Amino acid sequence: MNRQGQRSGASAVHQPRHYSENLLEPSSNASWLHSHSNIHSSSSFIPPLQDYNLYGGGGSRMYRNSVQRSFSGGSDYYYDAEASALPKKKYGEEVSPADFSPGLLDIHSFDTELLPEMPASDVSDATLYQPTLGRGFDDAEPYMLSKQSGRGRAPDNNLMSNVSSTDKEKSSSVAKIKVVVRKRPLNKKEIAKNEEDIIETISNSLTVHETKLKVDLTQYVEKHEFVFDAVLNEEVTNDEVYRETVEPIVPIIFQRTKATCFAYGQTGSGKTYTMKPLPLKASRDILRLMHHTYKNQGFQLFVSFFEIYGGKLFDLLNDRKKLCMREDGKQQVCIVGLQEYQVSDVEMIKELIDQGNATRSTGTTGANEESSRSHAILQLAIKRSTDGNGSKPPRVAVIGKLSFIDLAGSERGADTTDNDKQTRIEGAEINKSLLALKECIRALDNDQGHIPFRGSKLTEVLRDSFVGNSRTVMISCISPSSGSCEHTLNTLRYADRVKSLSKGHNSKKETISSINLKESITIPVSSFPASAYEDHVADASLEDNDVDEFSPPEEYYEEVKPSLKKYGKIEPSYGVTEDKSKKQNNQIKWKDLPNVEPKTVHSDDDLNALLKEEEDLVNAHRKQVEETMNIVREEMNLLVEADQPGNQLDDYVTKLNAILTQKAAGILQLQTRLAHFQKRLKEHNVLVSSNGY
Ligand SMILES: Nc1ncnc2c1ncn2[C@@H]1O[C@H](COP(=O)(O)OP(=O)(O)OP(=O)(O)O)[C@@H](O)[C@H]1O
Repeated sequence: MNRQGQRSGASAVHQPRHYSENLLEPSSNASWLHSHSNIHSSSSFIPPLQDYNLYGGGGSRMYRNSVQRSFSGGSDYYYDAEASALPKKKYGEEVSPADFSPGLLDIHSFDTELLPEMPASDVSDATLYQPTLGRGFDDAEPYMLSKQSGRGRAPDNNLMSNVSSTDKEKSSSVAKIKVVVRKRPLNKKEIAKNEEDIIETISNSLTVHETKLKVDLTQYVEKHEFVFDAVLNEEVTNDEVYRETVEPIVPIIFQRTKATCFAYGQTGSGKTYTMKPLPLKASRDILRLMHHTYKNQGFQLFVSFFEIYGGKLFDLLNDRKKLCMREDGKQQVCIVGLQEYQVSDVEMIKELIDQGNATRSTGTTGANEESSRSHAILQLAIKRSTDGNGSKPPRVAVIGKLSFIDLAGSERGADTTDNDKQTRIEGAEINKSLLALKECIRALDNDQGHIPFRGSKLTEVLRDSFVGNSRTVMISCISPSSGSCEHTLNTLRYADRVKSLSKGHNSKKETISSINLKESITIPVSSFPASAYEDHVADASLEDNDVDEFSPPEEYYEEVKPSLKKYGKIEPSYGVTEDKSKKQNNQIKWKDLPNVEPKTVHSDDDLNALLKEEEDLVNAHRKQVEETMNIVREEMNLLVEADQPGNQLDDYVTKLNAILTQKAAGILQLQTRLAHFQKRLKEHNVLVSSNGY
């Protein structure tokens, strides 16, 4: 049953599910640009005709010329004597040293002499549309990128024609941190395993319907609700993902901004699928800006692509050559030996990205298994050159940078208990880097002076993305299937914490509620009608008062699970509040239990029944203890993962104590029951002996 479709029918984005060919194909980790479905007409190296029109006559010629240019075309001017050795001829005969960077990428080389400082907020209004501080733009025609308007927006060819002051205002307010969640469709395997779609999306919120078992083995559903800047469901295309995430930040990287877009999520959740089209689409827009708005301004685009695997750096555009990271005297990070390619058209970028992806997969045995253990980082750097004069040599300075990170599978961080030593080390490294990344984002959003970039290799190499004027877009990729529920919740909690790190963002709400379902474990939740997941069902389910007199009250069995909340607030979750009165009724019943007169016992059958009850009781007792231990373990993992400072720790421990206390109370109740049974047993024995058996 397509629960998703039914639940979300009201929303425009919730169409009946369909599965892309791509998803149904087994090849999961093809190179980023392999699938033509990911390269929409707008991302093709030949821009659509209407795009030419948008530039006007002169603009279109200009753009056509640039597209036709080869690697060396127009790059002589940027020749750098220190250029590194030529890459292989695979990029064509036109390859020349002039197109490559020195091989030592100074990712901090911002030259303040080149451009006057411009606040990011002025980007659209003051700089993209008008001449800036005497640097008149040749084109009067503005370049307007669509804003963060989300799904169902106008096609690309409308983007630049609908410039309005409102658009400009919106474009100028690009959030410092944007957290977006993307849900992929169920895949073939999951469908074959009858796994359910447990993610419900409505607008920018989503709900995870987690099926859980009570101690008495009945199932109930716990709902976890999250709110993000945007939630993209399985119907959303890669084009729309681009528009929602990266497109708004492209113009501001011309304004001394470093932007980072990363995908986070478990293996197979769609990180690569989501990330692979983005650099190409962004390059296309960057080149448009360079050839139109910033025509003749001396801007150049450079591409580099490397991966971090087991804490080591490898150049994906240079046969996976091992790279070295160095800090210079000014504490600026340099990646020694990293090849950086100057590009002037989309086709070149496509080739480079293809090559990098191919190197990434073949260099790591080609298995998805391996790629999910590395972070792949593709950087687009915008540089600008100045003419030298008598005293000063010509210089090329980095103006802005856009980094795309396809992170290692988040669950890999948990591989720290694996038997294989290498796996354990990798897991620890991944864990460290994911935590460090979150910490850096937090620090930069709070404008903290100290950014803990040294926390991991990943954050060290991204150091320049965490200083100065920066933007971060996080795309959390999730699988919809019930089998991935735990990983999905972990991903969403990570994303939630990143979001809650934002000052003034109080949108975070992971609310948890439980819907008690009366059906026993033998009836799968999947067989319930969709309405079974609606809140009102909880009431209905509790109408039934036909509860065994020895059944503990509902509340007693209700799982209490704390969740780490922002600002140290941890709220245990109980059942739906409106059920309380009914639970109390049950509780009264339970409290009355010891007064229940024992039935007269006359046979061994009765004795056996009593013993069976006792055995069940002991089992329930044991389960309670196991459950408690699981909660403690799970929450300790969360704590480690959250790596929150001490202010949260106390609160957390208090909450944990409360849970343990409650569990202890439950155990006490069980002991009371046990005593009751023992009393009955004794009476039985007395009865038996007095009857002379
Ligand atoms: N939104 C989507 N629509 C259709 N297919 C998707 C979507 N997201 C992912 N897929 C498919 O799911 C499979 C796994 O995706 P992908 O390789 O991107 O996962 P991943 O998170 O990068 O995994 P890993 O961490 O192992 O590299 C691929 O076959 C991909 O085509």
